[in-house]
Amino acid sequence: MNINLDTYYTKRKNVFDRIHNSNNIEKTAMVVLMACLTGIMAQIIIPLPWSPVPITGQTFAVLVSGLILGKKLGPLSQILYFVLGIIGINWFGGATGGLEIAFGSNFGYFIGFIFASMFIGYLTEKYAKSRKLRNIIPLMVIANFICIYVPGLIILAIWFNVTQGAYPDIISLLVMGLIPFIIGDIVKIIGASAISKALLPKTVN
Ligand SMILES: O=C(O)CCCC[C@@H]1SC[C@@H]2NC(=O)N[C@@H]21
Repeated sequence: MNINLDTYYTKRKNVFDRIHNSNNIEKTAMVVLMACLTGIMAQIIIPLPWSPVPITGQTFAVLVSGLILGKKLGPLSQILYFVLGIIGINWFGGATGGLEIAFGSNFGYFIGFIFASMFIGYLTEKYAKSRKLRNIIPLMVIANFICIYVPGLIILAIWFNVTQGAYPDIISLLVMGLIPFIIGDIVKIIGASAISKALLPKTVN
């Protein structure tokens, strides 16, 4: 089969431009779909007996939301995901939802989802070269391990203090909130980076 690369690059660019020049109804639909994708990925879950934070597929959708929807709609999809989870859709990790879960141990990760999507969205929208595999991987690593984990770990430590009466030591905190997730997060980063490599144009014109 003869694959015409030029046609592929042109189509890819057209789809990208179409997404970024969509009307309000299309934008709303894409934001809702991305919130749904995050909710679906949250059901891929491995609970950890020693931690309130499960391994989930969510971060893949979070990173992809920034890539595909950009710096405004990407984070908006994560805000929508969070708000709809509070008011009645049980689509947080393991089919949970409601105020208590949203503002519980994992609240900081939800905040981090918004930051991570904004970070990836801002850079990939502004700098076409950032979408190349060699650039997007380190950016995804920063989005994942800084944007998500800084608020995630801070709130987890505060939650621990409120529920257990003392702050956890740093090792316990990392064992609860970071270390078990590293391998899975790297797999999701590679998956999201592959989406950037395959689907996003690498030039402005
Ligand atoms: O309760 C929720 O829905 C949020 C769960 C947050 C899970 C965090 S996100 C970063 C890290 N990677 C994972 O696979 N799980 C944790």
